[in-house]
Amino acid sequence: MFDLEKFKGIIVALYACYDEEGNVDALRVKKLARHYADKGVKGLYVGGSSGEGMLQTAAERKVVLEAVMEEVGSELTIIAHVGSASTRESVGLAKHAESAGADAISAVPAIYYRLSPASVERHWQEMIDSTSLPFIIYHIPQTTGFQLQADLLAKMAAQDKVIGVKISSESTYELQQFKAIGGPDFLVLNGPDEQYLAGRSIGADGGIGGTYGVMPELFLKVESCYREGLMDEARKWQFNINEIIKGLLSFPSLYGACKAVLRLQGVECGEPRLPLLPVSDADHGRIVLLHKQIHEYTEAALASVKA
Ligand SMILES: CC(=O)N[C@@H]([C@@H](O)[C@H](O)[C@H](O)CO)[C@@H](O)CC(=O)C(=O)O
Repeated sequence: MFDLEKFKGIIVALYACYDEEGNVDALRVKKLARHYADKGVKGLYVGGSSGEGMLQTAAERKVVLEAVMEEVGSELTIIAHVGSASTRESVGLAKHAESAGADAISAVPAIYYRLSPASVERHWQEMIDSTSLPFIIYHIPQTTGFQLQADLLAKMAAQDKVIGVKISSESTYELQQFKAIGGPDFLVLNGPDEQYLAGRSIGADGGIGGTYGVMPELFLKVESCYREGLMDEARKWQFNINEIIKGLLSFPSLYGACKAVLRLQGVECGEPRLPLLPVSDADHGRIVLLHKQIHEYTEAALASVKA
């Protein structure tokens, strides 16, 4: 029913872009989206965790998606994360995503209230029924508190429109089990970037990640090595990636650190929205070092393609 191939590969979870006053900046969104299109990634995941969708109003989220669609909608696979605290708002965002031309919608379980599986099912179902787009479940229990169980996943996966799950929990066993439940025609997309290769090796069809955004070439390199069966080589690049991620995670906010690195790479996204913290002046030197390290690994990855 749907072309699943276009969801397989490296999909960057797009960072939020703000101006100096902290307002959503559509021009910066476009420049960031263009930056990734030019790097050759498969697609963008818009308005998720890295996209700070939960910190933005519905109107702002629509502006972001429209900017992305305008700039790269005809070149990349665009997945719109439409989850929010209420089903009503999520359905409104889902309908907007369809009218904007997104390739798929995706959503976390509703946040804040501790919800029963029946409630989460209804929440997702309302979104699924509101458009003709395919739907990708976003499983991220460490932030939502909702642990997706096998029976609900099986029920959801049985629907044609539910094409996959983005799994950000850190268990590759769970990833493999989800794939087994969904079957070969059900996408499982790796969430923990530190485990991209492990996820691929155990059944993931690709990945959606936030840290891809500061080093897309390295993830593209792991992916191409994996596809060519060069596992030692793939592992080497994944280990380099993990050194960078360890550095990024040592800052008070991962997204603040990623945006500070991107700034040094020549792409301005502004600061993350509070309560997510920007990088302090005292920490700037560590960002410079990380940027240098990413640059060196990226140059090496690009050189090894040419060699
Ligand atoms: C918990 C979390 O934020 N996970 C991230 C990863 O990209 C994560 O930042 C990375 O693996 C570093 O830990 C993604 O799975 C989330 C994501 O893709 C998103 O921005 O929606």
